[in-house]
This record gives sequence, structure tokens and C-alpha cells, in this order.
Amino acid sequence: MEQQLPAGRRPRLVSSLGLGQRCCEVTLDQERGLLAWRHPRRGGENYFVPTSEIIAVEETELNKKQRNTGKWQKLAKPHAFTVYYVKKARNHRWWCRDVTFWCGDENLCNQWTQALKELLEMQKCRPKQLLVYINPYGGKRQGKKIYEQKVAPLFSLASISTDVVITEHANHAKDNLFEVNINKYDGVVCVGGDGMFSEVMHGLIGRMQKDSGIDQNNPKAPLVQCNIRIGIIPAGSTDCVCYSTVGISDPVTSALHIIVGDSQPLDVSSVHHNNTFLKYSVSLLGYGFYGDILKDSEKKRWMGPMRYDYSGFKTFLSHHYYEGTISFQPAKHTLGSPRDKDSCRTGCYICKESEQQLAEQQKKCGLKHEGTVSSKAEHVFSYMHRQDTVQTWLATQRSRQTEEDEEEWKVIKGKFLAINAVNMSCACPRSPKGLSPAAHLADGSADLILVRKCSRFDFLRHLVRNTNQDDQFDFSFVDVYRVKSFQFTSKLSEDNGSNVTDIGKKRFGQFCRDHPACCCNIADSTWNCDGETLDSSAIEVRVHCQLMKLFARGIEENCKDEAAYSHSSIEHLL
Ligand SMILES: CCCCCCCCCCCCC/C=C/[C@@H](O)[C@H](CO)NC(=O)CCCCCCCCCCCCCCC
Ligand SMILES: Nc1ncnc2c1ncn2[C@@H]1O[C@H](COP(=O)(O)OP(=O)(O)OP(=O)(O)O)[C@@H](O)[C@H]1O
Ligand SMILES: [Ca+2]
Repeated sequence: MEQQLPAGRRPRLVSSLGLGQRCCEVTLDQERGLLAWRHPRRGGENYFVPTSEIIAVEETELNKKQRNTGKWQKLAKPHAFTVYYVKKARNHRWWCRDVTFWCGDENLCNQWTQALKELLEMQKCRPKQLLVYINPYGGKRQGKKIYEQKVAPLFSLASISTDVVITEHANHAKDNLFEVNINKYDGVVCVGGDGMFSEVMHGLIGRMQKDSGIDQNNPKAPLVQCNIRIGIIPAGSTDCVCYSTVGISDPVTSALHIIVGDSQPLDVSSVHHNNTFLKYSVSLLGYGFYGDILKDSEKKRWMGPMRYDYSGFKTFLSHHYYEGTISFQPAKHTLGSPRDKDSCRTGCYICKESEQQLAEQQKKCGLKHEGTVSSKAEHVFSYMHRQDTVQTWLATQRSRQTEEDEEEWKVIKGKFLAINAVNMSCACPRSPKGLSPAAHLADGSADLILVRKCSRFDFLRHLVRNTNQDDQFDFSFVDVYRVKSFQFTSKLSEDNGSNVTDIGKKRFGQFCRDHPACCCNIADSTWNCDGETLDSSAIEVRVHCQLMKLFARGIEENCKDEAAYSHSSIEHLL
């Protein structure tokens, strides 16, 4: 049965179709993009699937066994179609489920598959062609198997074509991204851990800047946004970026977010030393505790993910602290604070506000705002468009940068057990709410956490609070600031005169004269930059708001109304 609607509006399909041995009413509201049916068994449970969460629709050949049972027998030739859709389970896990409907009328069956396929065609944000990099040695060395067994079948079900590269050495993916015809792809997928993601991110951001003529070594250079989305199939040791942006490290869930074409902008920090580009960071930039753990754990790679627990225990016992000076610019443009009770969730209004500010800046110099996902053709177009206006963009951003540099800098000198700068919460299985639970994925700021010298017992209390519901910042020896840029110089490098920049030299120099050298003689620690060590302890860091995008949607609120949803009637909702 088809209902007539005024011209221009898409009709609603309502039919009585077979499901298993029985019949049920199935509704497709094409206007609202919702497929609904009431299961004839399972207590008459109602199902609602937004068309944006349908993976695929296929005509189905019923096998002999199915045809010889129940109602099938009465039909000369039953016609059937199968809908594959996202089923949301607990803890942000997504499954791919399927349901097969049948009927005796071939036309009706065709009408249904046609309507559903047309709705899928309208989902322009979905990728059709992906470039996949697999690190076969990440985490528990399961990357290849995970991709082949759990992800590739879903991509093929969703008619996504892929070019797959199994990496042969570190930096293989990064180097390759500077050479490939990137406009051929709607996205890049990395199968591995945070290190593998970092490689792909460096490849894409680096490529974008190179093609736009931007010098990455200039710490003040305004960077050009990278619009090719990255998908992460978690197969690493920490998988912090995946966990913090999806809410779980699960290859199937991540594959489904890629298929439905989700998009999550992400802040990226650039890290420089003496006008030399070192790295980009999206999760943790950690000096002291997390730097020392990483340095020690690199020698124990053979232990797999366990290496972090081993090195963590050793580093905790060593209880090293480091003296240095940190200067930072508070992030005044953003609405939130690191002590907020609410966390960044899907559709976060604080990140939206930052996106708007960014869009306004870009509009002023004629750049198209890239907040929404564009098709491949539009991507190429907007890129050429950017070539025309890139000089205007650079000029306005440079003057904005100079103004920003003049803004307030706070300077803190001290002895620290850990200095952690996080662009996102850094939630991961070890720390489900993260190092900074209220940090935002895309607000243009980072949370700077300073853990000052304290007793082992107090430090342990702070560490433990990173793993439970208690407030890890509620200690006299812990301070947290929301910042848009910061610089750090260790006492040792200050004494050796190797400061970050001339501005830094002046600022820190004054402090050294005010506070004569102390007796701390511990060597420098190392910076842990998203799981990789940096060669320099003196660094200059700047947060670039929404520089790149992931195939994700942020962490969804726990859907409290899910139960209510399934008990309410189809008629009520449609
Ligand atoms: C009593 C237990 C307290 C445990 C406290 C655990 C807090 C865990 C916080 C994890 C934060 C991860 C942030 C993400 C960083 C990633 O960009 C990076 C790349 O993947 N991963 C690491 O650097 C890998 C970092 C891995 C850190 C593991 C830390 C393990 C600490 C163990 C301390 C043991 C103390 C025992 C005292 C009896
Ligand atoms: N074929 C390869 N051989 C050796 N190293 C590789 C290869 N491919 C990638 N790498 C490097 O391995 C490093 C670690 O990989 P990955 O991040 O996937 O796993 P992990 O370190 O176990 O996980 P995590 O980063 O989540 O802790 C990456 O920095 C990457 O540069
Ligand atoms: Ca942020």
C-alpha cells in the first residue's frame, strides 16, 4: 500500500510483509528517512532504523529449506529482500544486523528494494573508494587478520572499493601519502594503533601543506585544513584516538562508522623546536611520567601491549621529577573549562561554536568552509578554489597570529612529575574517562595538566583517579588549564641556553634571574607525542582548530530513550 502525498514530497511505503514465518507491518518514511517494523515474535518489539544507518539492501534468493517451511509453501514464488543495518548495543558498540522481508508480489518487492536503494544513493557523505594501510605489526600483530575477517566483508557489502597497502616498514604509509593520487579517494583508513594513525595523519596534513605551499617549519604558519577523512580500525596497544572519538575500540564499530560516512573534526597541535617542525599531536603530549614510560617501553616492543604496564610500574617506582618552565596562552575563545562536569559528546555545542568561529574567519578571506562533508568532485574543486585564495588566507591568518602572540601569556616554573597536554580526553580502555574527561575533540584548545612534585603515595592517588570516577584534578599538586598554545623549556636546556625561541628566551631568562638555580640534577625527560618520542625537550606547541576529520561522530550520549523507543508503537512515531 502506498500513501499519496502532495507533489514534491517523497511517499511513505507501508506494506504487510513476511518476516520469518509470520507477517508484520513495515513502514518506510522516505521524507524522514526511517524504516520501521514490528517484530511478529520477540514480544512484538518495534524496530526503527534511520536510513542513514542502513548498510546495504539486497534482493534475496530464498533457499530450498526456507521455501519448504511455513507460509512459504503457499506462495508459488516468494520474493524477498534483505536489509543490513546498524544495531547499537551497550558501551557504544555497533553491530551489523540483517532482516529479510518477503512477499508474493514481485512488483511490491521491487518497489521496496528500489525505494531503499534510492535512499542509500542519497547519502552523499558515504565513501565509495578508500585507501587502506595495514600495520601488520601493531598491538598484538592482528591487524591483517582483523581487516580481512571483520572489516573487508563489511566494506564489500556496502559496495566500497579499496586499495589496500600492507606496510613493510615504519613511515611507509606516511611517505606513500605524499605520492598517491589522493583525489581518487574519499578517505584513508589505517589499521593499527595510535602510531599508525599518527603516520597517516602526518602524511595527509603534510601533503596538504606541501601542495598549498605552506612551510611546516614555520611555527606560526596558518595550516590548511585537511578534508580527506581518516578512518581508524583499532589494532594497536592503546588505541586512544579511536576510543576517545567513538567510545570503544572495536573494529566492527569503526568499520560501520566509516561506511555510514560519519565525520568528526579534530584539533591538531603542531610541535616545533627552534623553528623546526617536529610533529603533530592529537592525543597526548606528555613529559615526565608518560615520556619516561614510552622511552622505556620502546625497548620492550616484543612484550606487546603489556610493555606499558611493565614500564609504567618501573617509571612509577623511579619517581623522577623534572624542573622546567612552562608558558601558555589560555584559550579564551572557547566556552568550556577543564573542570566542567559535562564531557564532549556527539553534536557538542562547544565544538560547534568553535566551528562557527573558524567558518567566519575562512569566509572573510573567501575560503569555502569545509565543516560539511563534500563529495570527491567538490573536494577537488574546493582544493583548487583554495589555491586561488590561499594567499589571502595566509595574510589574514598571519596578522591574526601576530595579534594572538601579543595576548596574555602565563608563566609557571616548577618541579613536575608529569606535564600532560591533551587535545582530547585521551580516554582508552586503561582510563575510560581519560586524562582530561572534559576536554573537547574540536574546540581549538588543549588541556594542560601539571602534576607537581609530590609523594609517591599522592601521585598514585592521582593516577588511580585517572582510572575511576573520582576527580583527578582535585589535588593541591595538580593544576589544569585550557590553552591554545604553550612552550616548555627544561631547567637543563635553559641553563645551556637552548631555548625554544627568542620570545621564549626573554620570558624564561627573566625568571631564571628571579629564581636562582636549584639543586635538581636529574637529566631531561622525553616528550611522548601520541606514543612517539621527540628528540627535543624544549618545544613550542600550537593548537590548530579542526585541522582534520575522522570517520567518527564523537561519543554518543547513552541512549536512555532506547527502551522507550522500542516499546512505543510504530503509529505513534510515524
Ligand atoms: C594503579 C594503576 C594506575 C594506572 C594509571 C593508568 C593511567 C592510564 C592513562 C593512559 C593514558 C593514555 C594516553 C594515551 C596516549 C597515547 O597517545 C599513546 C600512544 O598510544 N600511548 C601511550 O603513550 C601509552 C601510555 C600507557 C600508560 C600506561 C600507564 C600504566 C601505569 C602503571 C602505573 C603502575 C603503578 C603501580 C603502583 C603499585
Ligand atoms: N611494517 C611495519 N614494520 C615496522 N613498523 C611499522 C610498520 N608499519 C607501521 N609501523 C610503525 O609501527 C608503529 C606502531 O604501530 P601501531 O601504532 O600500529 O601499534 P602500537 O604501537 O602497538 O599501538 P599504539 O600506538 O596504540 O600504542 C607506528 O609508529 C608505525 O610507524
Ligand atoms: Ca580540543
